[in-house]
Amino acid sequence: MAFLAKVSKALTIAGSDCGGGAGIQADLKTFQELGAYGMSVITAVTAQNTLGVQGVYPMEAAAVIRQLDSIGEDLTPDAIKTGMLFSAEIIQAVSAKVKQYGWKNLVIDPVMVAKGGSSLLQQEAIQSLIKHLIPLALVTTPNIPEAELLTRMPIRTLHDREEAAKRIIQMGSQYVVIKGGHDTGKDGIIDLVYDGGHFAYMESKRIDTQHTHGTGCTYSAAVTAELASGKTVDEAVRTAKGFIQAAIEDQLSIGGGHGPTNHFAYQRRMRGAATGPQRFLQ
Ligand SMILES: Nc1ncnc2c1ncn2[C@@H]1O[C@H](COP(=O)(O)OP(=O)(O)O)[C@@H](O)[C@H]1O
Ligand SMILES: Cc1ncc(COP(=O)(O)OP(=O)(O)O)c(N)n1
Repeated sequence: MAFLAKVSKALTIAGSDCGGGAGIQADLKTFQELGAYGMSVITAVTAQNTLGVQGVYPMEAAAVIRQLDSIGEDLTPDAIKTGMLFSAEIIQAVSAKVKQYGWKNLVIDPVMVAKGGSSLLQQEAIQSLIKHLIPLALVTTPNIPEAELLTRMPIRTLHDREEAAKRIIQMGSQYVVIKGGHDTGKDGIIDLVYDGGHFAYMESKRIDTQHTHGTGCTYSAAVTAELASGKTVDEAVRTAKGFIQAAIEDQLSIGGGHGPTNHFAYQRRMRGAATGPQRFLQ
């Protein structure tokens, strides 16, 4: 009899980035690298590359709901992440299906604006995110501008960030990670982790590069893959930090603008750096 291998399953509910650096594509690459079987529900198709976003084409809510049901009727994700959700209608559909199927380990990356400035979430949908989705979250992972919009407070100091983290916990998320990539005033980067009880600070050196397209997607996908395999939130956020650090450090030469991160890097380092796809490019 054939041996059937058990594998952890991770689902991403997000937008497609045809250039492969962010969105669904970044998430699936990250799931694969961290050993999780990846599944996807597509909320929007974007036309984008390393130069910017050229087009945003949201899916009808009915198409998102049908995809969620196809997953729910047959496949049970061990962890789920949301990325670009675009509209209040899609957010409410996702919230209803997460509840209907009893999905656990929900990671919310509250994607709002791409680094080039293109809007990936309608302004009026922010309230919907707060009301319908964040209360279901195990972990919410805003960057600093997203945390400001969620909490309606300016974040300049670490103390401000702690206050914003408290407000996001009050919205119902069990953990929050406020990522520090946008805090450009410092040599180091601090990601703040809060569980409603105590603050933890994950520090790393800031890498001087413009190739950071998709960092937030990749980071939250790594957290999701780790949760899917049974890791605690503390373990998952630490592995994700290592994953994104390696992915930013080992830069790839792709495109003429803000290039993607290197999804191969973490496992390539684990294997001793002697093998892996980059070998063929040197
Ligand atoms: N230049 C950088 N050097 C090192 N780490 C970075 C850099 N930029 C972002 N990161 C890390 O990447 C992750 C995503 O960060 P951030 O840029 O804040 O979010 P987003 O990509 O959602 O805007 C965080 O863990 C952050 O610390
Ligand atoms: C389809 C899609 N989803 C999300 C983003 C934003 O990704 P992020 O990781 O925040 O990185 P930047 O694009 O802002 O560099 C996206 N661009 N496209």
